[in-house]
Amino acid sequence: MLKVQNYINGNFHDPLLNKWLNNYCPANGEIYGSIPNSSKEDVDNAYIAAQSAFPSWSQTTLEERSHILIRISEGIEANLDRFAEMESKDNGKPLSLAKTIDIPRAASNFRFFAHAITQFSSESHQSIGLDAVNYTLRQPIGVVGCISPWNLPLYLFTWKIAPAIAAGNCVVAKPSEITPATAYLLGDICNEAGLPKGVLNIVHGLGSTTGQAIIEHPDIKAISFTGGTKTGAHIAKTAAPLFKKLSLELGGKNPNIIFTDCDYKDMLETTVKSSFANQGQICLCGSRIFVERTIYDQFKTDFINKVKHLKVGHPSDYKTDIGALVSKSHLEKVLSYVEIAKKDHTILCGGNKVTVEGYENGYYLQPTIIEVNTNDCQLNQEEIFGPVVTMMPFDTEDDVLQMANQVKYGLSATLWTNDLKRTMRLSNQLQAGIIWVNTWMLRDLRTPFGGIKASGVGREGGFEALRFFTEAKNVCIKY
Ligand SMILES: NC(=O)c1ccc[n+]([C@@H]2O[C@H](COP(=O)([O-])OP(=O)(O)OC[C@H]3O[C@@H](n4cnc5c(N)ncnc54)[C@H](O)[C@@H]3O)[C@@H](O)[C@H]2O)c1
Ligand SMILES: O=C/C=C/C=C(\O)C(=O)O
Repeated sequence: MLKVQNYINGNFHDPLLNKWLNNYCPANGEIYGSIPNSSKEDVDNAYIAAQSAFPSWSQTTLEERSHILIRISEGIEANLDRFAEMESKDNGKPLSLAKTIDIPRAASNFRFFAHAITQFSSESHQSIGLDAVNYTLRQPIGVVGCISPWNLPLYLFTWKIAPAIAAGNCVVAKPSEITPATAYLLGDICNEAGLPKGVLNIVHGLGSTTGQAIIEHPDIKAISFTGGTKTGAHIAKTAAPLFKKLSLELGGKNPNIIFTDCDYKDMLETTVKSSFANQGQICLCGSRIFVERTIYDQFKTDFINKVKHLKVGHPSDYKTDIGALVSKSHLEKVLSYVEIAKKDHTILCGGNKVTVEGYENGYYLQPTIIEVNTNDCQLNQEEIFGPVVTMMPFDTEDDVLQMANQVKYGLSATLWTNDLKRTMRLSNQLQAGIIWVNTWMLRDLRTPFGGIKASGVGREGGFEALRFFTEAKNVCIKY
């Protein structure tokens, strides 16, 4: 049994009120560990540790901070197998994915911000004719809160923590209560890397208890949150009267737009990934596929054919393409959309639970393709966040643009075409924070990352993240 503990002031602690949650393994449905359900008192202790560490950490040279972050990155890499096994067990994702994507990216997050902070600079303005010069300081905020979801656990947790501490802040962080294990392992790595006590504090627990205590804490002055749109709205409502700085990365219902003139083979292979990678549980998945009518039937046949060959299986089996969904309740939520499809649409492929031999109580679902005939339907308007995509044909660029934008979300969009002018037109007009053309999930960590509309507020990545985690202070000197 894995007993996860809070990491506060460089030490591991049980929750003060001794309240615990069960940790389930999605691959077999069994309880395999316990997680603190931390209270306000635990969050207060984490805050006190962070606040005490702040004066010294915020004055630590950039070179020293950078060295420590690189050592954390190396520590994650040195323990790649252990981290990957834990991530896969906790989340249900294929071990191969955890090993090649999640954990390497967590290490890259620390390495990237170790370098980025040494290149971060602020502005100065010469006020010509006024005999003055203005320069802008970029000061760390103090103690900040980082709250992350279950789908890419260590990947998204470190995507927040690394820039926060690189910029000189101290952190109170909460990973998802559904996938806490790799965040727990990170504590030891931070100690070994020489991160001073209290710079990073990790409290585990439910959103409604532990998370709520973080967002309500009067002295935690910024919250970086990734998760569902409903939770994001609640956080915004709570944080606004406390005047906290907020970064919200929320849900998506991203269009994948396929034109006849695309590189077909490349498009087909990538579309299988953008539909079903990580069991479709990536906020950037292209869950609404729009195909130009001239190649619709061909695409439908080829796509179904490829998807039928995906292997649903135990996450540790290297032949597995699709692992288990993260939890029983999430599987039930995804299945409720399949029920809607049975009544109102055509299921082209999948739609059933899968029994994996030896792991009969695991949360497995076939990759599912649903044909819809309107973009107005529930399946095209609500985020399903599972291995379920819809597809429908379109006739003109204007039609598809209208459908792509006719949704409350605006996170990403993927475009498959070789027509340059069309690419430019659509990239300008698509309502999304991220546009991929002839690719998907190609990430350069320097680029702004985030959504518009109900997909969030603010941007992560590169200097955007360092700007978020600092306050600009302008100094005007008359000479
Ligand atoms: N835009 C992005 O970059 C991005 C990335 C990954 C996931 N997501 C979204 O996340 C969702 C799936 O993740 P989830 O189910 O874990 O989301 P969630 O909103 O339920 O939970 C996310 C985190 O918020 C915490 N939380 C819940 N209630 C809280 C509260 N009242 N106060 C403070 N914290 C609270 C949870 O404990 C968890 O740590 C999907 O909607 C997905 O699209 C978005
Ligand atoms: O599920 C959401 C995926 C988010 C990805 C990133 O934040 C990233 O790649 O930086």
